[in-house]
Amino acid sequence: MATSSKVPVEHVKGVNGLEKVILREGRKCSVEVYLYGGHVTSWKNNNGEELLFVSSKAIFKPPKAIRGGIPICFPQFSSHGSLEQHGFARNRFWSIDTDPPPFPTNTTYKTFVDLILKPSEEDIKIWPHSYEFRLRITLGPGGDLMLISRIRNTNLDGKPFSFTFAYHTYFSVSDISEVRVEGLETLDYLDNLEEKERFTEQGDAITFESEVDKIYLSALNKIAIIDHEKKRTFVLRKEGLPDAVVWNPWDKKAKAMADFGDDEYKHMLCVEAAAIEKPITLRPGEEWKGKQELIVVPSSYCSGQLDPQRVLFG
Ligand SMILES: O=P(O)(O)OC[C@H]1O[C@@H](O)[C@H](O)[C@@H](O)[C@@H]1O
Repeated sequence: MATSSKVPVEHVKGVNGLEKVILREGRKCSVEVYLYGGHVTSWKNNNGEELLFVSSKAIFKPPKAIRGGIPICFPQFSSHGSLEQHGFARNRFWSIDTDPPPFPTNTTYKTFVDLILKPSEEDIKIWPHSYEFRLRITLGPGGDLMLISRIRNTNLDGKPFSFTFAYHTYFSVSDISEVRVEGLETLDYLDNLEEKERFTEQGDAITFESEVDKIYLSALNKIAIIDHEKKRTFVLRKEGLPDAVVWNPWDKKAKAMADFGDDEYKHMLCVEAAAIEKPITLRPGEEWKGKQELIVVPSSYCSGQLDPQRVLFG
């Protein structure tokens, strides 16, 4: 079984005594995961540099979701439904899954943690469905971060359920005005700032000079986030997640958020592998799988000589 050769993970207390798990690889690569939200709050490369953004004003206290890292949006993305914004998985306490069902294809990666979320009686009042949500968070030997979600309908009443989903990833960037996103050009998107109206993106890579809140539809499975100043590129690969959200609140919204610093919008960008336009429907006994893999490629690869074809299709 995949878990037999697993590297033991550290269990520690994080902010406000909340339980946290730490995965380590190589010299200084690490990933930190709060059981509150099943929430990745830190991903460091081999130089010990932080790759994810977490606000200095983040409130590590239920029911507020942690501002930054990788919140899990389930069973609803944003306000696309009647539940609370982004659903409730991000502000529930997850458990360590000690005996997860094996994956059909065994991975050789050994540093991972398995979490599980099942509905409480209170949750069933809000969303009347029974499910098992298993989340495996893996840190690869090269420092890549992989999240695999497996959601199973365990309803006993024969009823299917539908949900939308996102890995709400906050990337740490040097300066938002120096950032370019490739892989989303020419796609249709729903603009959350224009009442979800549908538009088509221009042919150029995406750059940032004001608030952005867009859902790109049927995006490629590879998106590059190029940070010119830091001379590094994040590559996001996704499976089972057709859409991609791009969000930066910019100055006015930043000021309106209690758990976000006024100038912090300059140092973050959310790019989120998601399933939004066409909700996922599961019948009892059915399982859905959605994967997001993040790698960071070195400076020489990205400064001006970046070949988008290679990054996106290589
Ligand atoms: O403040 P929240 O609930 O974490 O949401 C932050 C943002 O998350 C993004 O994914 C949404 O597209 C935005 O509309 C939203 O404002």
